[in-house]
Amino acid sequence: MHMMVSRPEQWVTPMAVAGANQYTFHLEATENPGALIKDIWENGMKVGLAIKPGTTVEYLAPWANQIVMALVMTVEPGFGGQKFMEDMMPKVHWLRTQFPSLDIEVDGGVGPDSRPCAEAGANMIVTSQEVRNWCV
Ligand SMILES: O=C(CO)[C@@H](O)[C@H](O)COP(=O)(O)O
Repeated sequence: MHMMVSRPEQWVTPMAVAGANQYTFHLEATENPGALIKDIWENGMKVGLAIKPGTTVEYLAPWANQIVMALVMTVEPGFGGQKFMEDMMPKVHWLRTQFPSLDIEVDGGVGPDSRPCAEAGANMIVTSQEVRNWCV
């Protein structure tokens, strides 16, 4: 589950009860990432950590060994159909270099040519508008 929400702490138990096996939250949405990561693991879920375009990877790095996935937002959170921010790829590359075994996801504006994401080191993508475009 990618929890693009404020106060992500309040949804950990409900999501675990509902059967979620991974809980991804936004680093910017909590004042105590360490406690939240611990709580998610203790509720039987894996942990993903997302950062918005304005957040540097250095803020994520201290938590990288406690999570299974880093999510680099390539649009501002809010809605689909926005333009892919290719200037986020250095973050992906840096994370891949520093944490070779980490899943790295990019989310937002990813089109049919996802090579920049793969070349930077991402191994997971989220895309919606482009898929809808292919279906019509
Ligand atoms: O939720 C968000 C952004 O808020 C992302 O998941 C995007 O909605 C992905 O959609 P596209 O950018 O591929 O249309």
